[in-house]
Amino acid sequence: MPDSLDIANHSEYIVIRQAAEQIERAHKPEEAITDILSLISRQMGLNRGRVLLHDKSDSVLYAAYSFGLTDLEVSRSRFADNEGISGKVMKMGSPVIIPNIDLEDDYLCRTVARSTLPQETVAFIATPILRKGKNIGVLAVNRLRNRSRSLDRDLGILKLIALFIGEILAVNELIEKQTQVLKEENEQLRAMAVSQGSQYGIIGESPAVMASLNKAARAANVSVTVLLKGESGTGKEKFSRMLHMASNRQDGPFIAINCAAIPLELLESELFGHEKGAFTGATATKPGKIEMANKGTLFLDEIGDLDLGLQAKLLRVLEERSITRIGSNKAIPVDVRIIVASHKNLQESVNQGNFRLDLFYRLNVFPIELPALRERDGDIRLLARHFLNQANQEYHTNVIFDRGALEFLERYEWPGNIRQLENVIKRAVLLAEDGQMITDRLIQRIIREESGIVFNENTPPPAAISAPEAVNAAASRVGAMPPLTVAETVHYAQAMPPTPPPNAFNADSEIKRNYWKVSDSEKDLLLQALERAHGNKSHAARMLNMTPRQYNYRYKKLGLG
Ligand SMILES: Nc1ncnc2c1ncn2[C@@H]1O[C@H](COP(=O)(O)OP(=O)(O)OP(=O)(O)O)[C@@H](O)[C@H]1O
Repeated sequence: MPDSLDIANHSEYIVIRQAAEQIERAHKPEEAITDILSLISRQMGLNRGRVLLHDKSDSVLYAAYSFGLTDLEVSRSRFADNEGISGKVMKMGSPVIIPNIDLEDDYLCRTVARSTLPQETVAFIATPILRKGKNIGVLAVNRLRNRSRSLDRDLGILKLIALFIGEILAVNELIEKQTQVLKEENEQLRAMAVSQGSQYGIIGESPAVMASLNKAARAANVSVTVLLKGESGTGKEKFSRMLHMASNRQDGPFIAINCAAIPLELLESELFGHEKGAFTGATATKPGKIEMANKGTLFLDEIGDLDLGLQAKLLRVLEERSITRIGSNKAIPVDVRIIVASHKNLQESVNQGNFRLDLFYRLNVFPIELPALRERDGDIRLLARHFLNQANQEYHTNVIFDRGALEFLERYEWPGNIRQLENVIKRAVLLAEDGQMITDRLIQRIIREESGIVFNENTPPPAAISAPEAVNAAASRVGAMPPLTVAETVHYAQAMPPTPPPNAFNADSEIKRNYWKVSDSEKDLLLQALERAHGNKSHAARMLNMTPRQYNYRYKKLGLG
């Protein structure tokens, strides 16, 4: 009868299509699977469907999902492997059709009492739920034996349904795993939030950081001069802002200036200001940064690079609490809290005659050591997740780390400290494969690619300088310029000549011109960022932690525009 066959096919088609649609609801397996079981009952008369899975002990099968069973029936539906038909299907991994349950000794009638079932001949079909060749459960149904469709045909459909259910269970397991990772992340973030520095954006719970935070907390509200010591990228500026924000000067200005970044001839005027006509080009009177920081905090980064003449002038400010603008005789009183930072050992600079002893004493009243990232046990994970969240928000992405990535991040030495970690993670978010997952391979690739320098014959071998030394030396030259990108950090780290040229500020461009060329990966990076920024270069620059000017410079230098 071709007609009835067509109708049968049509209902099968509906069942298969609607069951397949349920895979989309794998995040709600209860609803998805129950709907499928309800569907095969309504459309095909395959009743009392149940999905049996192993319980936690892995030894007992239980009805994890069912349709048309009472609670009591569900609770009775428990089988050891090899027990009853369901147990056998689980054990053997192959389907079973029982055409008449009344004639089958192995059919236990445990779940549904025989008296509850119809008087007519009742059949039972059970098929394994396979996943990657492994048997993870059993799909079982009852039906009346005498129906238009053969039992074999129903088994064929049930096998397909079991595949879908297997898929739903697998996807759900993956979702649960990821949710677990996110839960762990949240827990860590929560712990971080309660930690002391978090209110000022300082992430870290390692004993080393806690020690620095405790010291900073003690210094915050007394206007004592603080000396922050630490390698480049360890958070000296971040701590100085915290000291300001946690003090009663928080409503006053916070002015930061990097003594290594400004050419000597400009630095004096930057710090002390000038009167109109004080020198060529001084077309108007301009207050200096110290004056501008009145009632607030002045942060002098890389103080070790301050020239001896300016050291004397700074000492006077500290002693007399007043400044005199260039071209003026008038002392202007200032009420400024001074925080200084240096990656250099100032004591050594004093011994070498490069730093005034009296100024050193004035500045070294309350030193705080900021640990390098490699000394911050456990903090890398927290920081990495923090930067990942930041980047996800900034780029509107939803990228996560896999376990390997976090493990790699923790093992790596991070010569460029937190800044380098931050840059690597931001790049990783932009480059995440399939836009979702950061793997250890990707992190390694980014770090490796960033160091893809083409050396010329003048370049000293990389081993000649240790990376941290060179990074610090480079950072002291770059100073308050926008943060070094990873590429820059590594370029500098490997390409710095052993003896710094006399004019450090100009030496930067000299070094760039003579010692390194940009690698191809950087081209990709600029282009990828531009694509993500829909052609907006300023936005692309921000993504890469560059200024628009830097971005344009590199863009042109790489022959991209
Ligand atoms: N504990 C921290 N938690 C979160 N972010 C941090 C932390 N420490 C540093 N950072 C971030 O790392 C980057 C580098 O920090 P910062 O500029 O304060 O370092 P620095 O020691 O002043 O570096 P440099 O000496 O090279 O100027 C910044 O983006 C900063 O926000």
